[in-house]
Amino acid sequence: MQYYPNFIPYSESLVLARQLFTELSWREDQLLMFGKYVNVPRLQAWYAKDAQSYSYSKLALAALPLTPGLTKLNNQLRTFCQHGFNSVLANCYRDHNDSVAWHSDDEPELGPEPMIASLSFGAERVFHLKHKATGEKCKIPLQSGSLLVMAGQTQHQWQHAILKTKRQTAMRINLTFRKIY
Ligand SMILES: O=C(O)CCC(=O)C(=O)O
Ligand SMILES: [Fe+2]
Repeated sequence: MQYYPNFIPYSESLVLARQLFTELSWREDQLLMFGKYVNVPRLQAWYAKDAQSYSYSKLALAALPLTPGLTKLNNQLRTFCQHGFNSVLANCYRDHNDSVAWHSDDEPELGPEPMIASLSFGAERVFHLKHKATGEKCKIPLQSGSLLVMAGQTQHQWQHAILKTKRQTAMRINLTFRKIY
């Protein structure tokens, strides 16, 4: 795992946070839990380069075509990571009550050792990691403009989460660039 805190200059990243918030087609999805529908505790949007041809089991959503803004970021990441991503899962954490539960991004369509490039915009939130075998935990505060690259065995060995907090927090947008096979 590699963390680049200033992948995008901080002031530019805050402008992008506002732009992404207004430009992306955010959805408030529901999840079936113990026989009841509950709201997913964040807004989501899913984009893919060749929108029709990818299904993603975690989200039974039709992908939207990449916006010009997402295409630009995708091009920057392709050069930086030397990896061709073809889809973006966008999450918007409206405030400190929004979260993503412990999980690994290990869906079969991501391939055996997926590279996932995660860009953060807006408020800083803590990225929690937990080792599946040893229980070892670590935390990375993800600042606006930062890039976190997860690759290799990361998804097999670790779970991650953005947990809700008591401390008041403004909006944060996260984009995870993925390659769906
Ligand atoms: O918001 C984040 O930093 C993580 C999002 C995440 O884990 C995911 O979309 O799979
Ligand atoms: Fe994830």
